[in-house]
Amino acid sequence: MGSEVGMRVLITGARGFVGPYVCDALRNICGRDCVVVATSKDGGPHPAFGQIEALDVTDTAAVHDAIARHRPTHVIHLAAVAALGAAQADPQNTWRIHVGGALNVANAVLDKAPDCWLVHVGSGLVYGESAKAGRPLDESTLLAPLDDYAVTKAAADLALGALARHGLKCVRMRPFNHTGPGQTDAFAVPAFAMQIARIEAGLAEPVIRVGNLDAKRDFLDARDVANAYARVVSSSHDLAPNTIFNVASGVSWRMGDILDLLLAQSSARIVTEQDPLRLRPSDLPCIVGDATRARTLLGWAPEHRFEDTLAAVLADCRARVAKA
Ligand SMILES: Nc1nc2c(ncn2[C@@H]2O[C@H](COP(=O)(O)OP(=O)(O)O[C@H]3O[C@H](CO)[C@@H](O)[C@H](O)[C@@H]3O)[C@@H](O)[C@H]2O)c(=O)[nH]1
Repeated sequence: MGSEVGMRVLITGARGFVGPYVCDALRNICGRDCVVVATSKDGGPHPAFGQIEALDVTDTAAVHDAIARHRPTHVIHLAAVAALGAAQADPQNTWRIHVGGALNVANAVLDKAPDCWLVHVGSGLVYGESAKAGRPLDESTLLAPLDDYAVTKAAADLALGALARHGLKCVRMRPFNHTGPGQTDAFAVPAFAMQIARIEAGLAEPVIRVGNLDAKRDFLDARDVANAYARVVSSSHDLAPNTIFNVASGVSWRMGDILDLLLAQSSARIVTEQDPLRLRPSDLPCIVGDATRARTLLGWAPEHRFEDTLAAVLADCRARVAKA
């Protein structure tokens, strides 16, 4: 895939789970000439990036200043409240970060670096209730988000779509579920794996507490999701501004089957127990994405077997428990 010369990619929210995967994907896909400017709310040293610059996306002046100073060719906007529970716990903060943050970045780009591409990382959850129709969700599916997380992600996505009509060169990504080593146990896969690791280490009774195991979700390895973002950066010159891309496998995994695959990798005898606190008021029964557009326009396809990803998450959780 041909890449643009002299790319400078500014990443917001780089300290989050996906940040280091995006860094690797940019190096692999866009080449060593691609300069990465990693930013996150608190900044500081980081194993993947060396140093991260402090940038709070809700601080309008700071965002304008960062875009003016770095004059990026691309921004990958990862900064978000990633876990649904945290988003739900403080909706006002979630609106401020998801919508206020995205608008700050978009307006700064329009003002200070109008040729810069803004890659917005939204969510496959923006389709919400439309998933009940039972068909794979493509980019033309009606947005019908159900909770504060998904509503604010949809609002930001739509706001940037409107700004594209005023010249913003944005690409709106809608990733479905993804996991990998480094994800916190606020998410289902590491929540299961971390409990197994703690039980194996004798740190917890042999009972694993879970939420809705009947939910079916479209899962990818975080590396495959990061590859899609990097491919957007490397091929932006061929893309129409305001293109929307789902990032999905097209395969839906029952959460209970994911748990069984993890448990099969452990010799510990573990009992499963439902924890009412882990159940959600609105949990869609089945979500499957259609990423035909990303496959066609970006030449993207998932490269990692999900079973291998699960094994890697469990190994990571075991290592984290051993280190603690
Ligand atoms: N977190 C969690 N979820 C559980 C558990 N047990 C079952 N689940 C179910 O497992 C499914 C996946 O939950 P999460 O891993 O927490 O992910 P998510 O809420 O679906 O959101 C993820 O995917 C979105 C895109 O589809 C992302 O936008 C979002 O940031 C996140 O990565 C949900 O149906 C949830 O109810 C548990 O113990 N913990």
